[in-house]
Amino acid sequence: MSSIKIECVANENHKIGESPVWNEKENSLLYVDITGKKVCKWNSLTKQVQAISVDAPVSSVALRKSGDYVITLGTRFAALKWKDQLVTTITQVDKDKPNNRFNDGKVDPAGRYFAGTMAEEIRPAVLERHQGSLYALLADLSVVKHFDHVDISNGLDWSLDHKTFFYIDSLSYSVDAFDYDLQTGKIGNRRSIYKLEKDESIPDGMCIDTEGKLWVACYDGGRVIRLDPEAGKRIQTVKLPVDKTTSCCFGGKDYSEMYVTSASEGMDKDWLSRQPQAGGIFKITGLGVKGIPPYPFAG
Ligand SMILES: O=C(O)[C@H](O)[C@@H](O)[C@H](O)[C@H](O)CO
Ligand SMILES: [Zn+2]
Repeated sequence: MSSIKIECVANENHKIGESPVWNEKENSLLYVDITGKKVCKWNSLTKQVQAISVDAPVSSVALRKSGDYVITLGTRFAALKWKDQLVTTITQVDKDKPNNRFNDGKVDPAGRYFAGTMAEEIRPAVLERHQGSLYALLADLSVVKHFDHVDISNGLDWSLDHKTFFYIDSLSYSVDAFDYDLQTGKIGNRRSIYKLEKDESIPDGMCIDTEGKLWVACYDGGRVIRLDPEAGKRIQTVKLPVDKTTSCCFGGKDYSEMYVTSASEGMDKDWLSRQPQAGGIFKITGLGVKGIPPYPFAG
């Protein structure tokens, strides 16, 4: 029997921690603080966080085949050279929507960087509806738009056989699946595989494990839930000591640890004093299941 342990490894009180991604070569967890406008790196050996400040909300970070990182910054896809602290724009989307920004993003098994947009929030989960779209940045640095009418583009991942794309538009309170063609990067046949229950609140970031099950961070739900996408059922709940759990990924030795990001934005003084670790990064061990390495962007 495994016994689950949860530890706050970086009590940084981020505004909106998001997009955790394990960098095996550096024994580090990369993530962003969206409205804190920072890309962060937590070193698992030194336990220190390094941060690079950027000029706009930064909503996701991904590894790059050529080394370094790609990020979604405002409505831009951009390259980040960590050592030089240098950010260069690759391309921009939603040029006709000045109130939009990117939100969550992840690289597909063929190296395409998928990321979606949303209108800027007035407060958590309150925003102009249907303003977002889902995009993919291809290796040749061109951009494809997959669909629009998104409220809050969020968690995404691919099935282990690469034939299904999983996606969350938060305000639908649903985890959706699409058929996926890895050769072309095309998606189709959208359907809901799980509707969140009331106490699970809002579905946010998501990742897959080596058994093909999905882990979804529940914003305002203070938990990650494990879903069986075939059965359309929740099979496990892991509660965390903060309400605003935003995203999750596997990392550490053999990807046997889970890392969970969280937010503190939108919490009042009283709420914050009850949850002093809000905005921290959490490590969960003893889950008894592993994850898979992140795919690097091919461009
Ligand atoms: O973390 C994100 O993905 C968004 O940027 C957040 O703002 C929350 O998801 C949202 O507030 C909950 O609906
Ligand atoms: Zn999110």
